[in-house]
Amino acid sequence: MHEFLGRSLPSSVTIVEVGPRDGLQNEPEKVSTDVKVQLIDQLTAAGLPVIESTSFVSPKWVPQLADAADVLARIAQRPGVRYPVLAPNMKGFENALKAGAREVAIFTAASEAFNRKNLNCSVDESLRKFDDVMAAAKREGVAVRGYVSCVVGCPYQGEVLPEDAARVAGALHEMGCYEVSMGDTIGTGTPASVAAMFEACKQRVPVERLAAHMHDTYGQGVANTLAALQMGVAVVDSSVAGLGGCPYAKGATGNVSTEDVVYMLDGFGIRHGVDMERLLDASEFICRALGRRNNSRAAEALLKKRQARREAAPAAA
Ligand SMILES: CC(C)(COP(=O)([O-])OP(=O)([O-])OC[C@H]1O[C@@H](n2cnc3c(N)ncnc32)[C@H](O)[C@@H]1OP(=O)([O-])[O-])[C@@H](O)C(=O)NCCC(=O)NCCSC(=O)C[C@@](C)(O)CC(=O)[O-]
Repeated sequence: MHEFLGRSLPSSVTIVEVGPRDGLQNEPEKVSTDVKVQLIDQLTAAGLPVIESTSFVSPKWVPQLADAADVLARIAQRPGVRYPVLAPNMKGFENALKAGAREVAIFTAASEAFNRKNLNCSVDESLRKFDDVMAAAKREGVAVRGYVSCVVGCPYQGEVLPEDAARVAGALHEMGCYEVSMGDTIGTGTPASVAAMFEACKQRVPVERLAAHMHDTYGQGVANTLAALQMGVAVVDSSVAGLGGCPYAKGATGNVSTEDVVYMLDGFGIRHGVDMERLLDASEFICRALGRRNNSRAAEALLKKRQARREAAPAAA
């Protein structure tokens, strides 16, 4: 345990890299399967312990990830690293299983309005639909993670009460999800609202089964992640280069970046197992491939330093 301003922080944190899935699902231009595979392989090389790789959802709803089976078949899976995929219904689960997935994630929301846009059904209906997936996953020995979206704010209904987020987190935990990731989908949360939400969730789900999934739309991603750590959460979702945005939450930007999270954890001396230099390779690669600016402040600064070192090297030799 680490101490910070009188609060304990976990001494080690598991980073769940969601860039290849959450990060790419909303890219306007088609991203090739080659690029997705190279990105995941570079993230593996950087030491990420969990890499959410793709989604087995309707290609009509999320066309960008229609190549899910190809991606899973082609990545170089390293023993000990987990490569979960989204699978919100039986069709998705069966396709994921056929493609070799050993871990899936189901997702619902704390907001009715958002869930209807995202899953075309109410929150309770989505929870009922997950029963079949949970039963099949148990039979097949597949681990299931749960997500709750819009845990503090919703693009359609506004503020979300901590109790509403906690009720849905509790339901996912009770049905057998080994971990429930709490998503600030539109990034409107602040450390105060995120802490209140986790406080409510801890009444229903053991804190070691909770994860933080913060988006950075309002620049609060790192602060909100720290608030989660202060509440005892030791699993953090993030995306390389801050890629991302949800197709059903207009204007929402990417997740808190993995580089910013790693930089913060290093500052506390919290263990995470990620090699920053190799992470920067992945970050630079994906920004070049997509032709977009890096959304990670830490990556931008560190890549500039790296470039300066490279330029200085021949002169020094
Ligand atoms: C769940 C459905 C399919 C319901 O959509 P629906 O239209 O109600 O589904 P349906 O059961 O009526 O089926 C409609 C068609 O989709 C097909 N279909 C049905 N299921 C699948 C499947 N799994 N894979 C492939 N195809 C599928 C099905 O076979 C049928 O095909 P048709 O007969 O028309 O040719 C749809 O709403 C959907 O795919 N939604 C995906 C939404 C999504 O992926 N959102 C982004 C991920 S969540 C997120 O980003 C938030 C998170 C996790 O990051 C946390 C946070 O930040 O908050």
